[in-house]
Formats: sequence, C-alpha cells, structure tokens
Amino acid sequence: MSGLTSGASRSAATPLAAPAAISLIGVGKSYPSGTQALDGLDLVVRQGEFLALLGPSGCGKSTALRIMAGLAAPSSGTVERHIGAADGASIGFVFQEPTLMPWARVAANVRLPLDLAGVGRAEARRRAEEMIERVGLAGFGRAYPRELSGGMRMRVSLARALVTRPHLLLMDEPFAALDEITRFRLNDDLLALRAAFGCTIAFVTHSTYESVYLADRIVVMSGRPGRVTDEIVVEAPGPRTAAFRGTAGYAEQCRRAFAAVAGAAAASEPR
Ligand SMILES: Nc1ncnc2c1ncn2[C@@H]1O[C@H](COP(=O)(O)OP(=O)(O)OP(=O)(O)O)[C@@H](O)[C@H]1O
Repeated sequence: MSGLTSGASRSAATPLAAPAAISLIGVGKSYPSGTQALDGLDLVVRQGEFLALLGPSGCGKSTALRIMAGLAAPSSGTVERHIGAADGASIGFVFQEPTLMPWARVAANVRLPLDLAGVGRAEARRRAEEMIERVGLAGFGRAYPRELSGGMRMRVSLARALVTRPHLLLMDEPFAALDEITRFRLNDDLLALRAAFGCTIAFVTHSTYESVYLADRIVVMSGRPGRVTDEIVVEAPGPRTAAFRGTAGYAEQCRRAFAAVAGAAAASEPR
C-alpha cells in the first residue's frame, strides 16, 4: 500500500490519564417511538486514545456515537466537547456503509467536506488527492464508487472522514461487512493512519477480536437502555501486527472481552 506502514505500535504515551476529548455525563436518549436507547450513560473518550465500544446488539452504541458527533441530541444529561464545536471539521464520522455519492468520482467524494467548508478549489483538490494516496488508493481518484471493491469503498469513506484532519474520528462498525483478510488489512492501515495523524478514535464493533487488536481501551455497554458495565485496558507489549494476534496475551484479552459482552447480554435478556 502506498503511503502506509503496517503494524503501527501502540503509542508509548497511550493517554489513559489524558484529558477528555469528549464526555457524556448521565446521558439518556429516548426516541419518539418510546424506545429508551440510553439511560445514565457516563462515557469519556480521552484525547489521543483509541476507544472501542462493545455491547449487545441494540444497546445504544450507535446512538452514543451519534450523540458524540452532534448528529442526535440527548434527551437528558450533558455532552462536553473539548475538541471544538461539533461542526464537522473537528469530528469525522465513518458509517458501516461507505455512504458515497454514486454519481461522483472518488476525488469528488473525498473532497466533499472541504467543498462544504468553503475551502478553495485548488487547495481542496490537493488535500483530497493527498488523502486518497494516504489511504492506499493512489490512481483511483477518477474512478466511480461502483468500480471499486467494498474494501476500497470503505477506504474512500475513511479518506473523506480524514480529509479535514479531524481531532476525533467516530467509526460505527466500519469493517463489519468486509471479508476477514480485507478487514485485517484495514485494521492495520487504520492504526497506521492513526499513528500518522494522531487523532482520537471512538470505534463501535461487534468483534471482540477487532476491539482487542485496535483499541487502547474497551468499554462494554449493557443491553438497552445502554450504560457502561465494564472496561478493559488493552495491553500490547509491541507493535500490533499479525504476531500480536498470535500471542497468549491477545487470546486472553479476547476471552476477557467476550466474557464481558456475554455477561452484559445475559444481564439484559428478557426474564
Ligand atoms: N431513529 C431511531 N428511532 C427509533 N428507535 C431507534 C432509532 N435509532 C435507534 N433506535 C433504537 O434504539 C436502540 C439502540 O439502537 P442503536 O442502533 O443505538 O444500538 P446499537 O448498539 O448500535 O445496535 P447494533 O449493535 O445492533 O448496531 C435500538 O432498540 C434501536 O431500535
């Protein structure tokens, strides 16, 4: 891949005690349908960390992410942002579906946030082209989304989210629909991009394996209405590479993460 080095190390200064980038304090969310998705959620994403959110289906992980992004308002509680306003420039969002404009070429898709922010045409083109290269898609700027594989479309989505150089990147099961080899590659490339740009990441996944591979810290949420039930600080002595996946430490942490999610799911099953 051009522009990427695989197997980025865990930052030596993984900031477990770093100041908050964003705090949800006692956040509740009820939808007009009457569904209470969140209740009293206390969650801090620290500056510079890679936080994974794990929890049973429907526990409100996406809702929490959307509230962080400012895409949904909490029904109760407080959101404190220490990274600037939720104006789309300081926060990038990657959804499970790449959500690209099918009629526009890759370059135009990646450029979109810059166009919306009123960045000049030449500057926007230059920055988009650079980001396309950084995500490993050099030479594909003139392609249409339909001409790309699922993994490549997700790379476009990642480039679009990163093109504004956001302080906080929010990712909602971005690799869930991809085959395992592509997913592993994107995991490594995401770590390399994170090392290059130093952004804070909050990442929703259903995969305990993925969460342990990527995250500095895993927060486990209970079933609906969601709140935090567990936290795992991931220990990775060296670089996160295929070798890390083969270690006893990795297996043990996956087991712990799985047990925490299974416990959260069991506790929330209808009785
Ligand atoms: N716009 C909406 N209107 C009504 N209910 C919603 C809306 N969005 C989410 N919900 C409900 O809120 C609850 C939490 O949904 P959410 O998508 O946040 O959970 P999740 O943990 O991300 O789920 P999954 O892991 O299955 O993606 C679910 O019961 C869902 O049906």
